[in-house]
Amino acid sequence: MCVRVWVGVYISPDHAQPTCPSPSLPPASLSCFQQKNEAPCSFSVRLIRFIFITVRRSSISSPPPPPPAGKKATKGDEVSSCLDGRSIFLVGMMGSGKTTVGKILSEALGYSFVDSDKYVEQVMGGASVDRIFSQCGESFFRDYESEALRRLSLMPQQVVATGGGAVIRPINWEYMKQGVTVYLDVPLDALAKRIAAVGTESRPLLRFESGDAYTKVFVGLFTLSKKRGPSYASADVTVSVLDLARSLSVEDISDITPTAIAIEVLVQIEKYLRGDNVSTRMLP
Ligand SMILES: Nc1ncnc2c1ncn2[C@@H]1O[C@H](COP(=O)(O)OP(=O)(O)O)[C@@H](O)[C@H]1O
Ligand SMILES: O=C(O)C1=C[C@@H](OP(=O)(O)O)[C@@H](O)[C@H](O)C1
Repeated sequence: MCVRVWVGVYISPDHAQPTCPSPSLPPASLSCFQQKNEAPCSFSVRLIRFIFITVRRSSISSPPPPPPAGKKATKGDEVSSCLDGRSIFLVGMMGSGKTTVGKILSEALGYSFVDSDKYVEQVMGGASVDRIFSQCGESFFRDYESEALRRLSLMPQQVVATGGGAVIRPINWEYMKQGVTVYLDVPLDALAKRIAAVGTESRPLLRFESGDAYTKVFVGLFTLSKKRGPSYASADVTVSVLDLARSLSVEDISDITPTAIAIEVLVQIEKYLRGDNVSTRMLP
């Protein structure tokens, strides 16, 4: 059964050309690889290895070790003990820094870091998000993104950088709310500058035919943000980079480093966990 379901979507890492399964294929077919005694196949071996490494890095159910005698506990240590193993799910628009800030956070907390896009790519045998979109379509990608989040929600002590569109499916919130959800709120202008600088290679929803790079990206982000704004607001914690800049008296938000944002995320998570939930969003 496992082999039959997956034969259509297995992609050799050399070619990574997805052959999309029929639309009637239930997305939950990914779970067939969790069955015991499945027939060996190269895909399942890769998937199991990936999950094994992720779980091992998570050092399940062991609380973070106390700092060595004489060493002061860091903010990361403090928040880690308040979290009691709960994972962090970072949400936000493309380019908001979920990956960059997420890696810093994971180190501070002693958590493992997982990028949900990379997880889907791994499950798809190495095909890029871009290729999955172009050959199988967005809804196919969304099904696998949901399955990835379901699985990741079962694992403790992770910082998960989600894809920007993960917030649009209500079921994904049920998965992400197993941990603490954090929205990185960054002005569209800054996002467009960042993405135009690195290109839209891995962001198929921002690729348009005409216009300069910045304008194309800005218009794409603007349209998406109109649809997604209310969904991002469902996060447990919001960290507004604009408000952080104001509170630090920094004029240009591009001067706010990923490390400064990661520290602010820790501060806001701690407030949230203590029931003193005030985001960095300030009154006008
Ligand atoms: N605070 C920041 N200041 C400047 N550039 C940033 C900042 N955070 C992220 N970037 C840059 O923006 C780009 C997108 O960041 P990334 O972490 O990949 O975003 P996401 O995972 O949310 O799509 C990267 O090139 C990254 O180096
Ligand atoms: O906003 C979106 O719909 C998407 C964001 C991307 O992730 P990043 O937010 O990490 O760029 C990736 O999941 C895909 O291109 C779709």
